[in-house]
Amino acid sequence: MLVREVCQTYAREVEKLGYKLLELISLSLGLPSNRLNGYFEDHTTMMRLNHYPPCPCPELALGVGRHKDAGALTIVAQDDVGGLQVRRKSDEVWVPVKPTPNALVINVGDTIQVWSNEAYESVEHRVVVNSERERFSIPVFFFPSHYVMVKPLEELVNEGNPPKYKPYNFGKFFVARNRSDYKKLEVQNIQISYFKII
Ligand SMILES: O=C(O)CCC(=O)C(=O)O
Ligand SMILES: [Fe+2]
Repeated sequence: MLVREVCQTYAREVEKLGYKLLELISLSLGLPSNRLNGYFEDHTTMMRLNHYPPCPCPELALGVGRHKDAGALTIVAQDDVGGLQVRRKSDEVWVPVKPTPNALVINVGDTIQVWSNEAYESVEHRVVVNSERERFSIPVFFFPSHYVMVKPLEELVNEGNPPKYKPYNFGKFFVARNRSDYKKLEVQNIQISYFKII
């Protein structure tokens, strides 16, 4: 089987899981299960194959610098090496996401934070490296259509819970985020907080 075929088969299965999770998230917000599907008609989902080679000085380098994922959900398959960490909000400590055999890691991204008007939060994360073992991971970034204007869902906002974000174009936001991520500079990359109202 060609690598392309394996990747396509995997991506299609993860896509189904992505829709399933979106349905559950919609229901958890008190919305019809298909409420979010329309935003994914021309979805721009992508899959990445990450290889983190062993690093002679792991304390001086990061595999992936701290960031939040811009899309709706990220579905990550990782091997047993470990290195992914999430930042706990209460004390800002980096907590390792321990590899669990045959389990996927699901990240809520910025888009769901905005749609849900912060009922869900996008988690900040990073990847550390080690000097012993190489690591592989396969994230699938479940992204809406590029033309979608992302904003808190109308059904979820009211006088008591006004929208916390101004609408923004997903495609433009993603391009700006990606450009700044890869600079790896000590500057903050574009954040949804730029669109924050309150
Ligand atoms: O390698 C991982 O476990 C996650 C990588 C990641 O956060 C990303 O590519 O956005
Ligand atoms: Fe990420």
